[in-house]
Parts: sequence; structure tokens; C-alpha cells
Amino acid sequence: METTTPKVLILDFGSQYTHLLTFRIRKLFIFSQCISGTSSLKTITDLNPKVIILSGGFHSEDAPTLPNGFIEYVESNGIFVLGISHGLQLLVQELGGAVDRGEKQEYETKEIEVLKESALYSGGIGSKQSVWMSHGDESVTLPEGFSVVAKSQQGSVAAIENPERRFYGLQYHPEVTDSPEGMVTLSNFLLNVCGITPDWNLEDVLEEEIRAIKRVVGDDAHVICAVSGGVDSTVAASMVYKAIGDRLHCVFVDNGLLRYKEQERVMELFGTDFRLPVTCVDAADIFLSKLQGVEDHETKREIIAKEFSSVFDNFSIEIDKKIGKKPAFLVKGTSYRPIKSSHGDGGIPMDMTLKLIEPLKLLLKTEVRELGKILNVPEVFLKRQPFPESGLACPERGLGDVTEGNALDILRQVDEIFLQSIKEAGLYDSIWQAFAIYLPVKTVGVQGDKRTHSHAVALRAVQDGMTEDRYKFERKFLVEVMGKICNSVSDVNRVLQDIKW
Ligand SMILES: Nc1ncnc2c1ncn2[C@@H]1O[C@H](COP(=O)(O)OP(=O)(O)OP(=O)(O)O)[C@@H](O)[C@H]1O
Repeated sequence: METTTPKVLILDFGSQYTHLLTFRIRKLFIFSQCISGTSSLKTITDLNPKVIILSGGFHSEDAPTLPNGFIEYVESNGIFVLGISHGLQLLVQELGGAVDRGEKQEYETKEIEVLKESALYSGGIGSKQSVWMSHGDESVTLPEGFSVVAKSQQGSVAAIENPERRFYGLQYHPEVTDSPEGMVTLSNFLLNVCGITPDWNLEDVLEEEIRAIKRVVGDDAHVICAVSGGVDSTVAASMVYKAIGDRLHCVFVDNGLLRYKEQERVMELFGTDFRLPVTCVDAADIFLSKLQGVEDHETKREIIAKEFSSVFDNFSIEIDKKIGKKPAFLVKGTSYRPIKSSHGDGGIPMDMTLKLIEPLKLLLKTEVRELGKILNVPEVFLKRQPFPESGLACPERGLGDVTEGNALDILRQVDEIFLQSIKEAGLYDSIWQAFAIYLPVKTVGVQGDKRTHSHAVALRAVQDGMTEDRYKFERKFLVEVMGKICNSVSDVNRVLQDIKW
């Protein structure tokens, strides 16, 4: 079975829920993949999907449209198409219908009524249901051959279909929990309407990836795996180890941008909890000297990527000296991540002589964790919260020149107090990612009985990596942590809470 060819291809037109949709469909044991709504027809046809979902998004004059020849391609290949929200309107327009800036703008939970029998609403869905609507435009004229399957309370179109031509549309978001019967509707569509067999599972993914790694690497070549101590690279390393055994050489780089005592902690984890062959390269001085005085995020990223590349190239030369065989490949653990991720990096591109292998790049972090369980990776790795490749210099953690004064020291101490307090309160496993942010500004405060002119820092915690919702701490917890930070980290007199939406 092909486990990495998507049966469902989602064209992303910018909705905040698109990645949730990808995840929810995979939870139905159907492999779905999301690509940009501006992708070319060739990119789409190369992926050879059985179903295409046009995601929601924002309507504007220059919003992307479907590529030329899209309708001819899907119809001549028997591909089913489902438009969701903005995607429904795109479909309507593309097929000759009309969409207008509606009077009935709906951004809330609404009741819809199913008006006719449809395979979309079989399996015990009531004729009335609550759904999450999020749209300003509405379809005023449907293309020929379409019928309205459901309407909202306000009388606007909620679901449409043209079964003969395999086109369907939902004006609401079935993937969010505010549409309680949405997942049954999606499952009806994929299983009953499109006839997809729900047979995707991570055991098969693992087997297929191991076969692919063996095929690419061959019987002789050696491989470097860049491990950060995080979930993804540990799982990737375990997977590659299973495929090629001792021809794998793992490297952990201390780039001077790691968290408090991270080098010792990670090396201890690899030494005691999980015996992978890991070498630690201390490159802190070189990374920090290159970053000196740099404030621009993009420049920081480029410098970090370049230095990582040269560390990996040098490591392969060292291995060559030791065993007389130069590794030809570099494995990275990069997993699939929502574009608007709080993670910060989005994967740093590398320029190296080594050929890159990213065996997890189509899997979501929750899926990587599942895969890790199958591979018996210890829980202590699997439960670790994500930490970006550019570390404390990531644009969301260290603003401005992170080498200035004691910025990194401050950031490490504040981050450590925050994370330890979260662990002591038993909250670590309920939070997707929590971290401190260094702000390059000084504020006036009163500490003890003297006025101080010290740094402000911020704290951020994300509840869920998919929706990016913030974690809602109890006020008492925050007051205590903030007090602890101001009392024990010299040079900090103000702590803010980051509640970025
Ligand atoms: N300090 C480091 N030393 C060696 N490799 C690293 C280091 N930091 C990141 N990497 C490599 O870069 C990849 C991408 O890092 P990033 O943190 O952005 O993504 P990730 O998918 O969360 O990975 P992980 O869960 O392994 O940290 C990692 O999977 C790993 O292969």
C-alpha cells in the first residue's frame, strides 16, 4: 500500500483550520496532505489524489483561484471535489455560478437544516444541526446541475452537491468541534460518497519509510543524523537505526542558543535512557560570534543555517578520518507543521555537500509521537515540548541582538523558572509549548526599596499546536511565577504575558 501518496489532497487557501482538517482526516485512517492553494496543476496531478478538498480562506480581489485546467483534470480523472467555506464559493464561481458579498454574513455557530436526502448526511445525522459558519460572502446563484442540500437559519446556502459531476460543497467548517456532526459528515463524504478505504496506519508508514531509507542509502553508505534531543529527530534517528544499524552516526550541536543546561541534559538522556550513538559538538562560540550585532530575523536564520551546515560537513570529515568512510547523507527530524506555527523556524534550509533525508516531513508531531511509541522510544523524549532549531534566537523567543549583554543568560533563567514551575504544577503534559521571550527593552520598576531600570520579559504558552490557542493559566500560578522571576533573575523587573492570537 502507498502510505505516503495522499488519497485526499487539501488545497490551502488560507483558512486557520486547514491543518486541523488535514489532521482530522488522518484520524479517520485516510492519508491527507495539504499543499498551497497556489500550487500548479502539475504539482496536483503528480500527487495523484482521489479526492481534492478546497479549503476555506479569505476572500479578496487578489485571492488565489484554481489553476487553469483544474475542472477538466478532476472530471476526466473521476476525482471528487469538496469545497469548504471559501472553497465552496471558488467552486461555484469556477463552474459558472455567482457569489456575492452577502447581507447574511455569518461568523458564529448556526443551526442548519437538511432539505433533501444526501449521502453527506446519512448515518443518523438529524435534519437540524449546529455548525460553525465563518464567511462573509454567499453563493447567490448555483451552477447548473447543483442542488441545495442544506440551508442555514438565515436562509443562505449551507451545503450543495452535484453527484453526477462529483462536486460537493459545505459552507461551514465540519472539522471544528463547534460543528459536532461535522466529522460524521466528512466521514460520510470520504467513505460513502468517494468510496475511500480507511486503511492508512502508522505501522505501514514505518515499514514503508524503513524500506525507502534502505533503498536510498543502499548497502554501503554511512549516514549522519542531526539530533536535537526533541521528539522528531529522536524518532527519525531510531527509524534510520532500524534501517541501517551501525552505519548511523548521530550528532547533537550546542550552538550556544540552547536552553538552561540543555547540553548536559540531552547527552545524559541519550546516555542513560536511550542508547543511540550520539556525539556532541560544541560550536557555541562560532555561532555566537557570527550572530554578534545581528537583529534581523531573516539574517539570523541564514547565519544559523550556514553554521549548522558547516558543522555537519565537518562532522562527516571527522567520521571519514575515523572509519575511512565519509557519510553521504544527513537525516533531519523535521516534521510537517502548520504554516502559522508558533514553532518559529519552519525548517531551516541547508546548503551542504550531504544529501538530505527527512523521513518524517509529512507527519504531524502527534503522529511522530505515535510512531515513537511503536519504535519503543522512551516517553521522556516523546513528551518533550517542541524547541526550534534556531533555539533562543528564534524570532518568537529572542528579539533583537541575542548576543548583547546578558540577554541569553536572562532568557535561559526565565525560561527555566517558567518550565520548572509548569512541571511542578503538573501542567507540562497539557501544554503544547511554553517558553519565555526576551524583549530588548528596559523598563523602570521598584524592586525592594529601590528604583530599577531593567529588562522586561514575556511568557507564552500554547495549548494546542494545531489551533495555536493559548493555554489559560490560573491567575495564582502566573502571579507566583512572575514574582519568582522578578525576585531571582537580576536584570528583570517586569514580566508580561504574551497572548498572541
Ligand atoms: N541542536 C541541534 N543539534 C543537531 N540537530 C538539530 C539541533 N536542533 C535541530 N536539529 C535538527 O533540525 C531538525 C529541525 O529542528 P526543529 O527543532 O525546527 O524541528 P522539530 O521537528 O521540532 O525537531 P525535534 O523535535 O527533533 O527538535 C531537527 O529534527 C534536527 O534534525
